[in-house]
Amino acid sequence: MDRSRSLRVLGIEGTAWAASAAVFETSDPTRRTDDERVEIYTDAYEPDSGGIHPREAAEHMHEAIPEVVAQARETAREWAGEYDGRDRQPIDAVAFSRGPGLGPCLRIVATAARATAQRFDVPLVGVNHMVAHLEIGRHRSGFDSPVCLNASGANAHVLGYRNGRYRVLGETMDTGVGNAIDKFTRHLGWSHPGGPKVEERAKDGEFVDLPYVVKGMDFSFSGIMSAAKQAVDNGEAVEDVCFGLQEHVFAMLTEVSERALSLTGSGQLVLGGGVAQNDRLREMLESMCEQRGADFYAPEARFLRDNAGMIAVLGAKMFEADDTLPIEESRIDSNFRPDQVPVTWREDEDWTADGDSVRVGKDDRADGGGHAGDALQGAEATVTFEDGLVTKRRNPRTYRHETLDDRLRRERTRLEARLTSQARREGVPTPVIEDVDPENGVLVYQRVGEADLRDDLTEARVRDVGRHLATIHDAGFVHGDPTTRNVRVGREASETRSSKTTDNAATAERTYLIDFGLGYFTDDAEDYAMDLHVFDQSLTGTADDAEPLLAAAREAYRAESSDPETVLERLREIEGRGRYQ
Ligand SMILES: C[C@@H](O)[C@H](NC(=O)OP(=O)(O)OC[C@H]1O[C@@H](n2cnc3c(N)ncnc32)[C@H](O)[C@@H]1O)C(=O)O
Ligand SMILES: Nc1ncnc2c1ncn2[C@@H]1O[C@H](COP(=O)(O)OP(=O)(O)OP(=O)(O)O)[C@@H](O)[C@H]1O
Ligand SMILES: [Fe+2]
Repeated sequence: MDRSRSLRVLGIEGTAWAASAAVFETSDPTRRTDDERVEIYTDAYEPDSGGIHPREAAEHMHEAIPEVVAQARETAREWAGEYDGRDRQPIDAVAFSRGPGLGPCLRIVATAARATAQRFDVPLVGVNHMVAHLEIGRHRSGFDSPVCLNASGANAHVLGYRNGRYRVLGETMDTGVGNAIDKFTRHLGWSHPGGPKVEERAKDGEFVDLPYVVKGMDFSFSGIMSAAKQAVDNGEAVEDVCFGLQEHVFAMLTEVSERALSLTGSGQLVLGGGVAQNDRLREMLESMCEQRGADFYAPEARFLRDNAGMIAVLGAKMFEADDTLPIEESRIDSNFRPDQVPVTWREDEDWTADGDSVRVGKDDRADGGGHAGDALQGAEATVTFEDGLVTKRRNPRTYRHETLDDRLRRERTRLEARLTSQARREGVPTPVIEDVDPENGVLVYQRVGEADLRDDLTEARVRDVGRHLATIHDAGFVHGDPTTRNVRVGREASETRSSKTTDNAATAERTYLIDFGLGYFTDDAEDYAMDLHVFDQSLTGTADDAEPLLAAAREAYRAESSDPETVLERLREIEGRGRYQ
């Protein structure tokens, strides 16, 4: 390369366990080039017992950061020396992890970064660690607008880019995925980190049933982890529990990634985070992407676990976009969320605005005529339309263990039929069920509405949804996945063909709830609040100005529900949960 025009960024990482520094050199930070190079120096903190102790981790950073930074500086100087006659500094900027992470560790990293920047008199770049986990995959793959699954120790979330931000499409409702697995292994008395040990033991294991918890695109691990500990305590073979654990946890992550691909219409998935080093997780994601014709990319292991390489690479992009930090504004942020970061380094390549179910049938509009052969591929099912009826088939998912897949398809089909009818009895418009075949995962019901709510979003309709959710919650169950694609809107004309509804004129406007497959009976306010949270997230993801819609949903829920305060209080709590303590 023409080294006189190259850019070199020194990156520093130290959010929890990895004291790491790196140099990234490139002739064009906006894309992956053939001649770019990244050198990473990492000194890992390994707790003697238990999990990561914040104080010990900080002591480790204190000792190790200066050493790894010195190594990276040395490499930068060497690389700079390869270009004869060069009379500028060996580095152009210093990038550091500003958060999220452990406060005492972050402070040590920030101090080292400020000192290095001052020493070379170059700008400082403050990088969000989670965004770095995903940008490294985007950078190395060359994908333009992928969905990103971050599977790390303290986090687990699915992100998509829209309007200058990474949106959190789905995330864990309790701990990060790595931490969940590590807690299970602590229960067994194994040393930290547990993830690789579970992967190893699972190789000799057989399937055991555990809870599987997906709510829209969110998910939680606490139930499955207690069940796994319990199973071991009850004498189940450890390798079987390890195997079952991986099959459930990774299938959950794969399922929500698939939902996110379906929602955004993106055909690209990138993976990041330490847990992404797991072969089984990558295999499942690859298999899911192959089944739906999407591209999948996971960077090499050194860029997956915490490392300063990813910090330097994103740092270079931010530097190029003039997104630098004055020293006096370079405070750390231990709860720094990825969606707080203004994305300054990307062209506006939103996900295809009407990311849609993939049409697999004839070219006729599914919402129009309803001719034979018309079909839609949703997130988990294929839906075909004929004579005013809809046939929904939950086809086997190759990435999931067969036993788990059979169980989920059977349970969801049965529940969808049951709750769709129950909601209707409570006065919520839903399709009339004509036929159910749980063994084959097939449902036949009436076709309703003229469009998905997503494609015809109005405040009045959003209010209807708020009211409908209050009604079913009062009746003791949740929808489980109330997104703007699982609401059908429009006149009820299309339903009159197969049912004899007499209320209202045949042209009345209706807002129907469909797709109750993730619903269940519950009297826990947390579950009701999660329904509202899923709907809120879907509004935020669909609408450019979501605020008035969120307020409308909330207001309608409040007016209709018998106990709105408890539920809305819970919702505020869910929204405020910090996940990076
Ligand atoms: C905020 C930051 O400090 C934090 N970093 C972090 O969690 O380190 P990371 O390197 O991304 O992930 C470590 C986790 O990755 C898990 N892990 C490592 N190898 C694994 C494997 N083969 N299978 C499953 N889990 C694995 C470990 O058990 C541990 O929980 C994060 O990114 O959330
Ligand atoms: N009863 C119905 N009447 C009219 N259209 C329907 C009906 N049921 C489903 N559809 C259409 O098919 C699409 C996919 O259906 P559904 O949501 O049940 O399947 P899915 O695979 O679970 O999809 P997703 O997870 O993306 O919501 C809906 O978004 C809707 O456009
Ligand atoms: Fe990380």
